[in-house]
Amino acid sequence: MGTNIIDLEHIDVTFQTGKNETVQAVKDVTLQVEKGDIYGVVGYSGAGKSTLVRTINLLQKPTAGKITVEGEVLFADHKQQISNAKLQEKRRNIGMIFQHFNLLNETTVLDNVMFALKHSKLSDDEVEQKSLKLLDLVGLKDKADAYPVQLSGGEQQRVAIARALANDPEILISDEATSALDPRNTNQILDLLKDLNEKLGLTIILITHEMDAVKRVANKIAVMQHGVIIEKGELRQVFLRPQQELTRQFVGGSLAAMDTLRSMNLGTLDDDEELYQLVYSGDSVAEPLIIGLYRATGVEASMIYGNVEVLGNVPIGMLFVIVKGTPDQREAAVKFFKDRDVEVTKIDDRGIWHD
Ligand SMILES: Nc1ncnc2c1ncn2[C@@H]1O[C@H](COP(=O)(O)OP(=O)(O)OP(=O)(O)O)[C@@H](O)[C@H]1O
Repeated sequence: MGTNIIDLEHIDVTFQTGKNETVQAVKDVTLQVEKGDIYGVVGYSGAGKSTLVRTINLLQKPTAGKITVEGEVLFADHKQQISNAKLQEKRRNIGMIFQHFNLLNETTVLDNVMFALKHSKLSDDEVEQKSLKLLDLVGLKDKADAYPVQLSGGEQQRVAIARALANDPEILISDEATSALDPRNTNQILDLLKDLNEKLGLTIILITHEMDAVKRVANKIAVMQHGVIIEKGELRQVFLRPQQELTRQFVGGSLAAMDTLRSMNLGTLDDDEELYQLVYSGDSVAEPLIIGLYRATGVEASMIYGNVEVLGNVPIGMLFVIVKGTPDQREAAVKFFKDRDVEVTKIDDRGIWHD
């Protein structure tokens, strides 16, 4: 377990919604977050994302399961395992930001941040200095005396981030924090989160229904549907080889690819044809790969879908090709691609990826 900063094991959350009615919002979810991760949790509204993530600091008590944060068991055997005072302390180590910034509108930006330090042992002067530093960190030093209503949505979210960081948390939970922002502000806030992740080593849980947000900053992703995590792992892996239909919907490029493949009626591949997904770093280019293959081996490959995705800052090319030839020729083609650092995955006629 070593480096896991958050360990959720077999978490269930059931709500009593009527006399004999319950809703199981989270079902048997197991999720490990490592220190320094930006873990994207995606899914449609009502999938259970917020409920799940609120169990991390026990704002939501699970019905069953075990929760360990920074090596300390917070919840197990259906009950809280630490004192309320200890839990209070833990919660300070887990900052949260939301879609609605929840700022105090009657007080200044600086006061909003200072408010989060009202229980700290720092002197008034130190509290003010620290708050100014936090505002500087989020790029709002010159707005300390402004009131929230005088700021744009993106700026208000920055104040909320400064406030969330006031107690030097190791973990930040972002629950749809960019959902109310326009695309430009969204990207700026995401970049700020990434920056804080790199500068402070902050571990971030990013709840969102926007795949673009996850693509931009996350290194891992979990996809939730009806209370269940249906797919999770390294972003690149999930992104390039989505196993579940819903995941394919979220990672648009792959959905387009699958639609193309279906429309080509894969069931009718000839006996001497095989379908491959090729994944390559952005600076190689699709066309020379195919032409190069033909020149070097005489084997023909037809390209049926191609796309370049940017994950983090890294462009990644994705290509679906049908290779036609004898088994030896197809093997030679795979070798040709692999020799050029291209990841090659065979796809069967059901659209299933095989390594
Ligand atoms: N306090 C509650 N009492 C009863 N049902 C609840 C409660 N909180 C959440 N639910 C239900 O649990 C399910 C999951 O809700 P949750 O808010 O976790 O989903 P979500 O994926 O975060 O969606 P959203 O982005 O819309 O918040 C929904 O069916 C919701 O109606």
